[in-house]
Amino acid sequence: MASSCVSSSFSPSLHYLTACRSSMTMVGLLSYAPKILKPISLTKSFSFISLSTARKPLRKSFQVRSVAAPAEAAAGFDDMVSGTQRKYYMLGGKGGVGKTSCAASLAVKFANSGHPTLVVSTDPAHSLSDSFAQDLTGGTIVPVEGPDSPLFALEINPEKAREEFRSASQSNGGTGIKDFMDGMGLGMLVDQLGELKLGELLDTPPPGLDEAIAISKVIQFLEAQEYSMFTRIVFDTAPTGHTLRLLSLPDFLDASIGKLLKLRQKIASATSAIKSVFGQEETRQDATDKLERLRERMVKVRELFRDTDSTEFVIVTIPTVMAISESSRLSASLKKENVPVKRLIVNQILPPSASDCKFCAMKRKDQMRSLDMIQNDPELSSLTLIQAPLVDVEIRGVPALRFMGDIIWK
Ligand SMILES: Nc1ncnc2c1ncn2[C@@H]1O[C@H](COP(=O)(O)OP(=O)(O)OP(=O)(O)O)[C@@H](O)[C@H]1O
Repeated sequence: MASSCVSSSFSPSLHYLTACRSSMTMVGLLSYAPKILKPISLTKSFSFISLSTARKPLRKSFQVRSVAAPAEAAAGFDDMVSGTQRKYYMLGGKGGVGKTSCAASLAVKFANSGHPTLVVSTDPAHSLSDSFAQDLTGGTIVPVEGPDSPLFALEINPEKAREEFRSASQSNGGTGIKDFMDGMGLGMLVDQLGELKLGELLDTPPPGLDEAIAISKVIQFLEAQEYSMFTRIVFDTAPTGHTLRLLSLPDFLDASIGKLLKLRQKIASATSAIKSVFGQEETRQDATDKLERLRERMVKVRELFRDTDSTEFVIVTIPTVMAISESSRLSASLKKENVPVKRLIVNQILPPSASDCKFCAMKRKDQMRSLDMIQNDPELSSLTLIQAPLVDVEIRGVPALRFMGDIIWK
């Protein structure tokens, strides 16, 4: 194997991937000078082609083969980019398949197309900073250097939130919890919990807190002035399980709030005479109104996740049996939740080659088998398939993301 492959080379201005010595066409990146990014087509003669001269032929070389005939083809990037009304894109899939790279490349492409864009990571193990090669940590919106239009990133920080939650819950009278939840836009929920003497239960973070924080951010996007400038919001979601919990949480909260409201009504009618004596009737009504408003917000979030005009969930996978099986289950769950899914990105496909070394030939066969699986999968075969090649270096930094975005989002 080693004898038939050329090992990677690297210099501050040039790097390219391990390539078969044969006629395999490889995709490379000439980068490291900001905004000077040149893909290389490595053929038998190892000729180098610049991005400006080779963009079109190069793109063609990525189209390995069409593996699925979409029943209802999703429109291309032109459609994704058109219009100034806000659109949300969520990218999700199995761990390590390239969700962050795809989400970040989409965000860069939107920003370079003139959309003020926000990319949000709801994955507790954030990698946006690594992907952009910039420090985007801190749990607040941070500008990303490089794109033509404003691009901001937000890594929702559940660890920090958990710490705040713990210390808040230890401060006196539970007001700390209220301040904390207020900060997340969920303060009125605590009013209710406090009154129902459930405050003690909040000593330890409840399951689903990560998702609750992410949802509260979505609520803020819907309402807050500070986010109103963004016309595209891209979510880099956590691996499958978390994502599904995130998507089903508004339903869960809506139902829970509904139960609280009913409970409150019962308590209210049973004790209304006493309460009116103590003059608390108005406060109670006020709290109920707040709870009702929170419920309405949750309904809005739920509707947003299911709104085909403003939201799309893009599944990212790689050509392996395990990743495709998980993508199929994810697609089924999303459909069950009525979340719009149209596109499937199959990332890290070996670029075409006239003849492979033994290792690459085996790998290619394996990948082709996996691609056939998609064609025969009832959940995935109807999605529009986007094939993205394995490139020779880690996708890091805005120039590399721009390069990747031009391949994927067409
Ligand atoms: N097409 C590609 N070619 C080469 N490397 C890639 C490609 N796509 C992603 N990578 C690399 O694979 C690694 C994982 O990618 P990424 O972080 O985007 O995956 P992820 O699905 O978000 O991972 P996690 O689930 O851990 O958040 C990164 O080092 C990234 O640069």
